Amino acid sequence: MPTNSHLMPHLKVCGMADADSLQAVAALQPDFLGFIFYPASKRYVGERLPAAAVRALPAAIRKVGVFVDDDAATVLARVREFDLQLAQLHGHETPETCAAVRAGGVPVVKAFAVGEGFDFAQLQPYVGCVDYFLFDTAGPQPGGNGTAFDWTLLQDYNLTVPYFLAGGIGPEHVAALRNLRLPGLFALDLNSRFETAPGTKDAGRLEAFFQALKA
Ligand SMILES: O=C(O)c1ccccc1N[C@@H]1O[C@H](COP(=O)(O)O)[C@@H](O)[C@H]1O
Repeated sequence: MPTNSHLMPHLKVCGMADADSLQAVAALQPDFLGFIFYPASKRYVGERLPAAAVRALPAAIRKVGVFVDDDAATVLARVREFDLQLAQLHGHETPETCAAVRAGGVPVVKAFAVGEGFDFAQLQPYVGCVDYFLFDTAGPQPGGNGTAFDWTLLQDYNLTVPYFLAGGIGPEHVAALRNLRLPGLFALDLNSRFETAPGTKDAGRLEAFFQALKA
């Protein structure tokens, strides 16, 4: 069982789709920035964000592409175009698809939608095919639903794969997150609760959150 659950988790800001707020958020030096390549998302990178703006980000910030049910070739093409360091697979991708992306040289974050009765046994076939899990809240959309799940469901997590905690994390969660001790927790994933509009992040709110977490 992972033992470093007392350390400050890494921070990922996801759903960047606006050039101005991208620069402001990058200045906060999060560990990861996420870009959504799912055309049905309100945060779809699409024409909003040129690849050059993403490629020009500081190397210390790892860039994550978020995909929903794309094949490995499509994912890898975007990875090359945008110079992404990780692929977050946020749909119903199989272990084989995850392994194919990984075989292309890209670490994989495999997302799962957590609801009541979540069956942790479904994670087992992915062990060895992914680098991280990501636990998001089940909802009507594949991601970005803006609601949190019951994090105590992760108290008995006992796999060796570290994970991102996602789903509706917002400013009101600072106290709970500061006291959170979850085995395997690697990073916090912030998205729709820190926006002024879909894809446009509120750098001020993020900065206050980062400072409060680290205080
Ligand atoms: O944000 C989206 O629109 C989105 C669409 C499709 C797949 C993933 C998406 N976002 C991911 O959803 C989680 C949780 O976001 P929220 O905090 O509930 O808004 C996060 O990992 C995003 O990467």
